[in-house]
Amino acid sequence: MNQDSECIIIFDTTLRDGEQCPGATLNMDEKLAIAKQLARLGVDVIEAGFAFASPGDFEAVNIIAQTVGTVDGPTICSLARARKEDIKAAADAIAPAVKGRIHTFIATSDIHLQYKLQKTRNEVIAIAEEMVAYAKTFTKDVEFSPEDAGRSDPEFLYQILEKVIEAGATTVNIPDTVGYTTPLEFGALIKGISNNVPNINQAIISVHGHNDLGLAVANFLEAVKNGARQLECTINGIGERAGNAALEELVMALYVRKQYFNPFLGRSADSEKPLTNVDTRQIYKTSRLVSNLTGLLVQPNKAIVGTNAFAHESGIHQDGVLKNKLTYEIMDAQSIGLTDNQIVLGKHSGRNAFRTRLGELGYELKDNELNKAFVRFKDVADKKKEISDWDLEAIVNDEIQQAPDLFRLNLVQVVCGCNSRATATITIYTPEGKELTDAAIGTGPVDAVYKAINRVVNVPNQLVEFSVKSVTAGIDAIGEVTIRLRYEDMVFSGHSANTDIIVASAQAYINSLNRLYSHLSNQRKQR
Ligand SMILES: CC(=O)SCCNC(=O)CCNC(=O)[C@H](O)C(C)(C)COP(=O)(O)OP(=O)(O)OC[C@H]1O[C@@H](n2cnc3c(N)ncnc32)[C@H](O)[C@@H]1OP(=O)(O)O
Ligand SMILES: CC(C)C(=O)C(=O)O
Repeated sequence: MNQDSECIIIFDTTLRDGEQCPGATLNMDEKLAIAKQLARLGVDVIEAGFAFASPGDFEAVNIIAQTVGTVDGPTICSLARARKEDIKAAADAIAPAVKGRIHTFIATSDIHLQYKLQKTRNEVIAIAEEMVAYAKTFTKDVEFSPEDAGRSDPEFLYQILEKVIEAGATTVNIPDTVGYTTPLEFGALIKGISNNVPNINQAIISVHGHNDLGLAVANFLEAVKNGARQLECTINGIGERAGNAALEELVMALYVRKQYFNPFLGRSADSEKPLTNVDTRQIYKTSRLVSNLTGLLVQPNKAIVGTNAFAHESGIHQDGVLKNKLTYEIMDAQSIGLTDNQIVLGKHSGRNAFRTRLGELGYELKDNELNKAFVRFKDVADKKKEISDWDLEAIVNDEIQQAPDLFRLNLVQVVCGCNSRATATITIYTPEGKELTDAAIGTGPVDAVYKAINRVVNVPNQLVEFSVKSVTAGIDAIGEVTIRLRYEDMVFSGHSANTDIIVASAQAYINSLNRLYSHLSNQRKQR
């Protein structure tokens, strides 16, 4: 075999098979950005496109070959049917790459021969041999795929593979084109090829597979155990129909279960040598780039790169992870380039996670305070899917650190609507017990109320967040207003709930101003 037989070659086909996914069309700049990131990720081969398919595809393969196919860069490959015009286009497109590969294919299953190609087995063998030899006139690196190998007669596969290797194919790729095989069948197919193709040691066995039954990655791992040394895959598993085997899943399976796979690659089980050249810390970034540029969203529960892949929401798991990550994590979030795992606070969370997050936000609560706040937290979590840090601050402030009652709202009244200027009148009792009334106009009723309050309270501040949401359902829902004010480098929050959102807005603002006012009074006393 002409490679380090103890290492797995990662062949990325995001830009070819991945782009065959409906709706995933990428422009030239986007393809180049992905190719550069794939090079940073450390894939060995980039299948940059199908040069004959269109002038745009030709140009993309060609520019990627020029830009990314450098001495230290990956091999740049173009797909080509077993036709001279396709192979010539592929050869021209990859020519600028230091390492260029032509990947030619022709189907071998009876159903494809009969209906699609309308050719006999002997005719297909002859075409394959001739086209591999033709490709070989352009580059020494030629890959051949018997399309739909998963449904092909293995005896026919042995024959055609022997012939194409004789003609110069350096990689023979076995595609489960329609995602039909099961892991043990696919493993047996690879083993059969290893044992029955006489000159197989002159080529690398590769696999390519689709996810029609969700088995592509499992099939590939079985293939590795039986002699496959190149895996064709895509970022986020995108590709034709249900997609291809996902690169991130394969690479991380080989990374996390290295000791399990080592012996199948002829290594001792405890060998520390990586099984692939991929820099796993680039995986998350690459996944985001591909998702953003193709517009294909990654499902939240997707292995490795889904937003929930390193998130824990339930109390028992959170408690375990906070005590030792290994209780519920088989890999570190940092190993794929995330900063850390995520403890998501929601209705299934427990006290340990709640206390820990509050601690991170700077709140040290006594046990009785924590219990009180925890009851309120569960109550809010029943109504909201996820609890943010600001919710937590509001809960603690409301339950534990009651806003000092300095300014008190007595009256708020607004006039607003179409063709009128929003006007607010407010009456407030000052900390000294004086009753003050003032009015202001604003861009809307809340703005007018806040301006009127500012005229009375006169504490400079910057409003950094105003949010209103309904806690209960229906037209008479309770509106919950949360605001945050900045004064110098400090933030003061205020929270209030009322069926009248203007009243809730005014009260939330007064609550936050009271916190700020109290802070300023304390500062004055300390001087
Ligand atoms: C399993 C895979 O993913 S294979 C890759 C699939 N990707 C693509 O098809 C994307 C790019 N394809 C294209 O742009 C176009 O299909 C082209 C430019 C390649 C060909 O377009 P057209 O000339 O209009 O042919 P069309 O797509 O309608 O039909 C395919 C032809 O190729 C033949 N063909 C299919 N596979 C092969 C092959 N591997 N080798 C030789 N001929 C083949 C078919 O029998 C058919 O021939 P026919 O026209 O004589 O009946
Ligand atoms: C061209 C081959 C490798 C392919 O994409 C498939 O069979 O799915």
